[in-house]
Amino acid sequence: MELLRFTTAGSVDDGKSTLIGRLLYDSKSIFEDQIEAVKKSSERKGLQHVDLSLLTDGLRSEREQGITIDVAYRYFATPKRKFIIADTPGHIQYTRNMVTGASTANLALVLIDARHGVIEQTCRHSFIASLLQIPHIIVCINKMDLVDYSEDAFNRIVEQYHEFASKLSIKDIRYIPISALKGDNVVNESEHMPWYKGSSLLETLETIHIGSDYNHNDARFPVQTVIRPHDTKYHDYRGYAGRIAGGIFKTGDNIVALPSGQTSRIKSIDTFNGPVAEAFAPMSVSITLEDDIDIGRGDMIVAEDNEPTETQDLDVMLCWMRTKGPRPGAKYFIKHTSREVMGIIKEVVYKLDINTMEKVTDDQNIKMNDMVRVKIRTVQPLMVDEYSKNRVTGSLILIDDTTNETVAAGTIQFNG
Ligand SMILES: Nc1nc2c(ncn2[C@@H]2O[C@H](COP(=O)(O)OP(=O)(O)OP(=O)(O)O)[C@@H](O)[C@H]2O)c(=O)[nH]1
Repeated sequence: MELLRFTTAGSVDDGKSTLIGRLLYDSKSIFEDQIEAVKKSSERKGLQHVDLSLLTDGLRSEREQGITIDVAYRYFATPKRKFIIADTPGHIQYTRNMVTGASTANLALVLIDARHGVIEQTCRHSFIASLLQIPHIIVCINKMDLVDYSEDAFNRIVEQYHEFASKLSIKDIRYIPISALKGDNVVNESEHMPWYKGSSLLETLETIHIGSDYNHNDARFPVQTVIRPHDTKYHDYRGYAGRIAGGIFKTGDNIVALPSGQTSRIKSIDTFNGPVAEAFAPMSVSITLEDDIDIGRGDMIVAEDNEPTETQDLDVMLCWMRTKGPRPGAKYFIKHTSREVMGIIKEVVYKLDINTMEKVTDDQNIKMNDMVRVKIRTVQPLMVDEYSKNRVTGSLILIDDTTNETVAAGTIQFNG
């Protein structure tokens, strides 16, 4: 079954928690005892309705106990699809969280309060979604119950957003009028908005076409691990396991292993469910080759006639994720697919003002959540693609080698 990953974006009080609670509740993805607990707390608070945001917030604090993560991943499934929501509390600065899940997110849900329309935060989140090239955006115009389910109010916001978004590069934008609190158009179609002819949010999430979100042209297979079973029955087996980052691999294909440049041919492709004749992104597989060549973790198997760029000099759009900025001349671990190399930030080219979308060149001071264009030099070469071509082989993270913390995430750019 297909898996769709999405992030939620909205400013505090737009109704993110309520919406996620509603999605889980109406799609029957939560347990009876959790519903009971939420009903009881709502009663205790003297509320007339069941406060579904308590459900999300409760799950969130469960998740956060003992672990310091800003993103809680929530899973749910319907008969049509599986979903993973990267859910972040509204009060926490959003940029870095959105960046964290970006290379895998198919979709961003942008919430707008129907009473307020497009606000600065909406623009900022959408701009980041566009920078990260999240392929689909669903703009949920929430709290329609508070504007009398007015078609005019909805259309005004659609127009406002559309005008703003025309400056961005987002491939697919849809608009849905909802009330997360009352449940209109979240899972069930609304009785209050007969003028809206589109699908509910869940139906949209279930049917939106995500097959083309992945790169199917450039075969890229970063090797995560080498499988050599100890069982004597399989002693000849030497498989390279990992997740396909792009393109299609077929048995019999000619391949090159990078960085060594040795060539061979694919003998078999194994999956959890048995052998297959062909595999594509984002499948996890184990590949065996006709020849016994030396390949290890961090190497990349690619199609013979279509290689990525091998380089030690990278232009990167970085999102800084720590309170402290980079130390001058500091070395970082650069994790790119399954490969880790040391590298330094050579130059800050400009800072991107995410409110005005302007490039600021006279401010070299990098702070948390800043988007900065930098030049990086690595000690060993990396095999990269431009982020716009491949979101997996085109992205990297920087890790502080003393604390092991992720300090930044970046997208690789090829031109100016
Ligand atoms: N009338 C109305 N109120 C809503 C709707 N959705 C959310 N609310 C209310 O708006 C307030 C904020 O909702 P939350 O779900 O906590 O919103 P949030 O701040 O985005 O959530 P966080 O993710 O915790 O930041 C709560 O009082 C909700 O009951 C809606 O569709 N209609």
